[in-house]
Order: sequence, then C-alpha cells, then structure tokens
Amino acid sequence: MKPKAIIYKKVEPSILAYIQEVCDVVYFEQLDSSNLESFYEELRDAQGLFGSGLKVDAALLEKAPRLKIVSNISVGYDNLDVPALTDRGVMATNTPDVLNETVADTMIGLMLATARRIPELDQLVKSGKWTSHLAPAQFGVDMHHKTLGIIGMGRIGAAIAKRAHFGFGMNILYRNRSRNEEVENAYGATYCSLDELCQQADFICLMVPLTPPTTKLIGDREFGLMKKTAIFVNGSRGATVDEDALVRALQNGEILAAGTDVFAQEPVNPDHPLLSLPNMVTLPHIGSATLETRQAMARFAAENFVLGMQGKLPVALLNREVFVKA
Ligand SMILES: NC(=O)C1=CN([C@@H]2O[C@H](COP(=O)(O)OP(=O)(O)OC[C@H]3O[C@@H](n4cnc5c(N)ncnc54)[C@H](OP(=O)(O)O)[C@@H]3O)[C@@H](O)[C@H]2O)C=CC1
Ligand SMILES: O=CC(=O)O
Repeated sequence: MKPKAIIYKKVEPSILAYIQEVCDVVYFEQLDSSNLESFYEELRDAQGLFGSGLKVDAALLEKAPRLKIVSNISVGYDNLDVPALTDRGVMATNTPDVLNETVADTMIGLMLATARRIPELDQLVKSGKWTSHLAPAQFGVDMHHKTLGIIGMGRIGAAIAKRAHFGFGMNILYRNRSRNEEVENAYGATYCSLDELCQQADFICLMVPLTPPTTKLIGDREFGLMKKTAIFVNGSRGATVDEDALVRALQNGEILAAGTDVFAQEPVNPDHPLLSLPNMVTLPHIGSATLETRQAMARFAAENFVLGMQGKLPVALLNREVFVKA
C-alpha cells in the first residue's frame, strides 16, 4: 500500500502524476473555509503534506500524528514551525536557489519602476492625460551609479548585487549578521551596520527571511535615518517592515518613494493606506512568479517530497542534522 499524501495547492498534472507514483494522493486545489474540515479529517492518517503557505505549527501537528514530511513550494519557510516539526520527527523542506535569478529580476524591476515612476506614468498615458511635455516634478531619479544597500545578502541578495554591480554600476553596501566575503570579492560589496546602510544608501532593498529578530526590522527609527531621497523596496515578507511607519515615512517625506512585493496580510486589504500613496509601487507577491521558475520550484519541492516519503534524505531538508544523526 502506498503512503497517503495531501496536496493542498493547485499543481500541474505532471507534478501530481510524479507524486502519485509513490503516494496515494488526496488533492485539494486550494484550502478555504468550505473544505478545511475535510482537510483536517484527511490529516489524521496523512504521512505527507505538499503545498505552500499553510501554517504548520504544533496545533496543526496535533491533528496529523502520522506525518513524516512537509514540503514547502517556496524558499521562505516562516509558515513552518521547524522546531515543532523536528520535535515530532517530521522532515521540513523548501526550494532554495532555483528562484534566485527570477526574484532578483523582480527586485531590480521594482526598484526601476519606483525610481522612474513607471506605473504612475503608464496610467498618465492610458488615461489620456499626457497632453504636453512632462514637468520636472514628474521626473524620476536615476538608479545607475547610485549606492544600493541590501539588507539580507543571501542567495537572492547576491543575485540582486550581481545585477546592480555589473548592470547598473552601483556601489553596494550590505547588512547580514555575518560577513559574506564572496559578495565582497565578486561585486565589491561593503559590509556595514544597519544604521550606516540606512544613512548612506540611495536605494535600500530588504531581502531577509521573516524570523522573530527580523519582524518589523525596518520601522520609524530606520526610516528616520534614511536620506530624504532614498528609495526603499521590500521583497522579503510584509511583516519585516512596520507598515504604519512606512506610511508615515512616505507621507512625511522622510523617504522619496517605496516599492513592495509583499504585505503583512496577503492578499492586502484594498483599503490599506499604503495603496493610496502616489509614491508607493506595489506588486502582488510575484517575486518568483514566472512560468519557468514556478515549474522549477514545484519540481524541486516534489523531488524533496518523494525522497522523504520513500524514507530517504530530501535535498533541501531544513532539519537535516536531526535526520542525518538518526
Ligand atoms: N517576494 C518573493 O516572491 C520572494 C521572497 N522571498 C523571501 O526572501 C527571503 C530570503 O531568501 P534567500 O535569499 O533564499 O535566503 P538566504 O537565507 O540565502 O538569505 C537571507 C539573508 O538574510 C540574512 N539575515 C538573516 N537574519 C538577519 C538579520 N536579523 N539581520 C540581517 N540579516 C539577516 C542572512 O545572513 P546572516 O545569517 O549572516 O544574518 C542571509 O544572508 C526568503 O526567506 C523569503 O522570505 C524569497 C523568494 C521569493
Ligand atoms: O515568497 C516566496 C518564497 O519562495 O519564499
């Protein structure tokens, strides 16, 4: 008999078939209030969970006593309580690296869109209000040869630094908890404190994972340190920024403009005050959302999942130490 797996996200037929080769699959294209009870019912004897975004914590694990693996189709895993999974001997996996270049492209696009006011000027043309030459008050600012500060110089941060250095001739500052000498050698990046980065950068890009120390990492104090001409973009998770403080910083002219791909609550409430600010550019969490990259992520997550279901070590195992020792 095959082990039972739950897929709780819409996947391509090839991914479904690949998982079905080794598992009996219960397939929910999405979870909502109409099917949550039956999902919980199925969890009771499920050995694998495959999807993204579901909060998997001790309370959910209580409902899933036979679980062996949770495979996240994302690199960020703030939805997973890894210590709780580890305590129960459940493997947790994610999809690092395959999305680095695509997310970096998105963040460069978001910086350019914000600096050059592309969404606003697109609207000007489409609404028929482009009636004369633009006034200087409608001009954007240059990105090339400016200073970019990257907070979270990891896999994606480094791919952003590569583009900024080679493509735009930017000077790179970065903040991590530990130095990354590879990016210093490859892209001339300079390690500095968070405060120095906020004070010196023209463009600031946030790319940290969401953890307790990074929750509201950027707030009133940090916006207050930034240049009045600074452009701030967030590609990490919405909760890494104090969104109320961002509204204040944009309204009070503490920074010039901001762009974000992520919100503390997603999908964002249409009444959210950030959405009505002219100097704010928004995206609906599409950092990795190209056909090619989403396919690569789903394939990687499925490979992790199948290995785990077969009792083997998945490639991207977040709690690897425990299972290697065991
Ligand atoms: N918008 C989107 O669609 C996407 C968003 N993401 C988000 O991007 C995040 C980063 O992904 P990825 O680059 O693969 O992750 P990495 O783990 O490779 O990089 C994260 C970096 O953040 C640094 N960091 C962690 N904690 C802190 C802290 N407290 N202060 C400063 N720096 C810190 C780490 O360095 P050190 O350990 O030295 O501090 C590390 O260099 C994901 O966790 C996810 O949330 C990812 C993909 C798509
Ligand atoms: O937000 C996306 C991810 O892969 O993390």
